[in-house]
Amino acid sequence: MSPTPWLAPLAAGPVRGELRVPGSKSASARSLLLAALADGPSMLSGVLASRDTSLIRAGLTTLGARIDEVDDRLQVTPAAELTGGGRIDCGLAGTVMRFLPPLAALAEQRTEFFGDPAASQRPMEPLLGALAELGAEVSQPRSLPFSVARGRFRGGAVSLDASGSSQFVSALLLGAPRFPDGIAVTHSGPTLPSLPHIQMTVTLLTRRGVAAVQTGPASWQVSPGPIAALDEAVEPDLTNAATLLAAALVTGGELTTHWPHGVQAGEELAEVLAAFGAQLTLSTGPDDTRQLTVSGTQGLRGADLDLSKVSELTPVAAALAALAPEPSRLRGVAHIRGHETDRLAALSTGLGELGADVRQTADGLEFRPSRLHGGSFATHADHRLAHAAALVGLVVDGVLLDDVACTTKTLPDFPGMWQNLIGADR
Ligand SMILES: O=C(O)C1=C[C@@H](OP(=O)(O)O)[C@@H](O)[C@H](O)C1
Ligand SMILES: C=C(OP(=O)(O)O)C(=O)O
Repeated sequence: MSPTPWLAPLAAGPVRGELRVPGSKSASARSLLLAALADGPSMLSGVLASRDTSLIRAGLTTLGARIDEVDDRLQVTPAAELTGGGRIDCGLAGTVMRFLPPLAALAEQRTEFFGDPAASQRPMEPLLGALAELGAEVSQPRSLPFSVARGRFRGGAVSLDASGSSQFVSALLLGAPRFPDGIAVTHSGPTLPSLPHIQMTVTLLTRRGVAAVQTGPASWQVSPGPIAALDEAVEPDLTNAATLLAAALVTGGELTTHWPHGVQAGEELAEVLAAFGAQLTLSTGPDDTRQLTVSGTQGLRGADLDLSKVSELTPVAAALAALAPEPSRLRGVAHIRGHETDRLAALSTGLGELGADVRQTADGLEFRPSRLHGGSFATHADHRLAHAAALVGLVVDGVLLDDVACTTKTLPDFPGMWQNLIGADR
């Protein structure tokens, strides 16, 4: 994918209106994977069409599932036995590089995994080490590229350090109903980020009739057994929704969107916007649908936040902190140094070059009020870095991103959505 420079549009005034966002990246990945392992075909609607979800679709097909587009839905037909035997492109997607290797450990043939250059920097060792300990043949456990074959793999009891990513735990739980011995996994490290994502995994497994339970503060168990075929609707992506809603806060406007009470950390995501000064109104409409309205008319303020449960939103929170007229502290997100890029370093440098007074801490960022100015912003191929720069660019003239194409990772047309949202003409 070639980089596409982009001058972030300046908002002509307060951003107002209603917005719709496509399906959740995380729920789409889980629904596709569980449907591909189920005991019959499933029809999925609302699946996100983006780079990460295209890659997981392709990966599941390599492993033996069949995925057909039927109008605007996807029919997923599982393979009776996973075949594997091909090469899986993980791009820069954590959900692909973590969720698919346990399925490769069930497949008939050895499967190779590769990805973007930056993907080799993302942590893999705890997961690959656990698969090897459970009997799978892993070419090398450190990072992409690697290959996985079944060997003597049956699942079972394992302990791993998931302080680098909750996805290590989710990955083992998602494949586990098909492991002959299921899984009992215990996290043994210092901190465990993104707990709501593990809860999402357990909820979506349970919805398909799997016995998945949390057995302790940091341990989970999934029994072997069938995964029920199920027609499912994927809910809208609330992390991306929160990013777009932040435009109302930055410009003193008001935006409303669908805010389902579902499998995502909706409350925690909304609280981040509230901490920075947004007024939130949740209302229930016809058919019990919930709408969230975010108003920025009271202005931005500084915030002191532990973002460990919603670390995906750190770049957006950092943009708000950089623009706020009071100091801010973002904590609990040391592990995002291993996200698409070292997000703490990239945010500190990138926002610093736009005039922010920002410094890195061991597990976050600290900001003091300063006056921002235009300039170049390096996205490091990271969609959420691009979101952060776009937010700053709403109110700071001349923010030039080196690349906006990276936003296709989780949104099919971020520049178009952004332009529509703010009604700007450049
Ligand atoms: O399971 C998932 O779908 C995700 C879990 C989280 O990963 P980390 O625990 O690595 O933060 C999150 O940040 C990522 O975007 C998606
Ligand atoms: C960390 C993220 O993605 P991934 O699923 O690739 O880990 C993210 O989307 O912010």
